Amino acid sequence: MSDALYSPPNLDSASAARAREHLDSLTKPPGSMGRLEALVEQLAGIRGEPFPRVSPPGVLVFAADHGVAAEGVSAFPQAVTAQMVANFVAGGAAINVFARQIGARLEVIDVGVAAPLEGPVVIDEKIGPGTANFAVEDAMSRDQALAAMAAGRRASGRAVEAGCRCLIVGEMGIANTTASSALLAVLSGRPVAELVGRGTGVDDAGLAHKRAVIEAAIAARAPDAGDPLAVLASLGGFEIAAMAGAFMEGAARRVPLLVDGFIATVAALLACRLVPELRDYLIFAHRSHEAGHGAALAALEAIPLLDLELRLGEGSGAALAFPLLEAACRMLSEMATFEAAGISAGPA
Ligand SMILES: O=C(O)c1ccc[n+]([C@@H]2O[C@H](COP(=O)([O-])O)[C@@H](O)[C@H]2O)c1
Ligand SMILES: Cc1cc2nc[nH]c2cc1C
Repeated sequence: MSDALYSPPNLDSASAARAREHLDSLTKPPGSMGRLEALVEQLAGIRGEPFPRVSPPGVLVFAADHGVAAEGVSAFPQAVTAQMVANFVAGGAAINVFARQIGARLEVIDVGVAAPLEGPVVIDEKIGPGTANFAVEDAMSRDQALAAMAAGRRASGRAVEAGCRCLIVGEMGIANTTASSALLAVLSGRPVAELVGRGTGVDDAGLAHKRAVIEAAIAARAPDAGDPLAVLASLGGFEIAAMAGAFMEGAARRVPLLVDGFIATVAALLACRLVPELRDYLIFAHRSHEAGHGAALAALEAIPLLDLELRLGEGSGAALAFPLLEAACRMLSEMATFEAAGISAGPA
């Protein structure tokens, strides 16, 4: 394993067991808080604390452009990536609203937006002015893929060093559902037709064209599915690589990783192919409306917390799910026990 791909620590089973034991002493029928119980056990194991805390959260939005946008695969022009980054800076995007709501530290990282950017909350980690068009040539070199992953790792490091106890990882990049569908097809071995979706909203003809572009590109690039870095370099995106790196570093630092929608889940799948132990640190926020998300979740054996038919990206769905993590932690640390409340715990 190269230096770039170090494994995270194992989950702390003693903290998870202590959390489980305490859950069963609380004033509720055992198991009655459903999946929130397994969630808080997982959080305890990740943090290595029997009474974990997840606030404040940190939101990382990785932005980049895609050469394959030139094939006409998105309902929006490439310029929207840079325009939306300006919106993030101005505080007007959905993720700004939800980040404020949950008291999150928000960082926007330019890992490859085609246009020059400026603004105090944009971190400049530009690998290049967008990827190359993978319909024609590899999206990036292996070195660029590693450099983008390293930028993602640095972003997680900054957030954790700033005190964040949970990371919300999202993205912005016109045409990145095309890249993600292509990556997922190769990594999962499933047919493109099952995985390709409308992204920002292409019509039926646009969807058929998008599918044809992806199928032709996979045939032409033909990356080795057993070499995840090669798959990423051929068909990926800088923000997808950066998200994979952000997951790796967050896990190494024992931080729960709240995965947003389709693109973020494909990045998580890629990260798990590179570092399988990472899977224990992932919490899946929601099931996106994007067609391939179900297959991406299935490849990770993941059951997401929410299903709101979201398809925005930016980390917005993960920010919406964060209050459930906060609630699970508060349930564990603040609820009364049967003993303290003088309530009979045993059978009638
Ligand atoms: O997160 C999702 O599930 C999701 C699903 C569809 C679209 N998006 C967002 O829309 C953009 C990609 O869509 P497209 O059509 O340009 O490939 C990109 O900025 C994503 O953040 C995001
Ligand atoms: C307006 C807009 C906002 C977005 N946020 C994430 N992806 C997006 C794509 C578009 C087109």
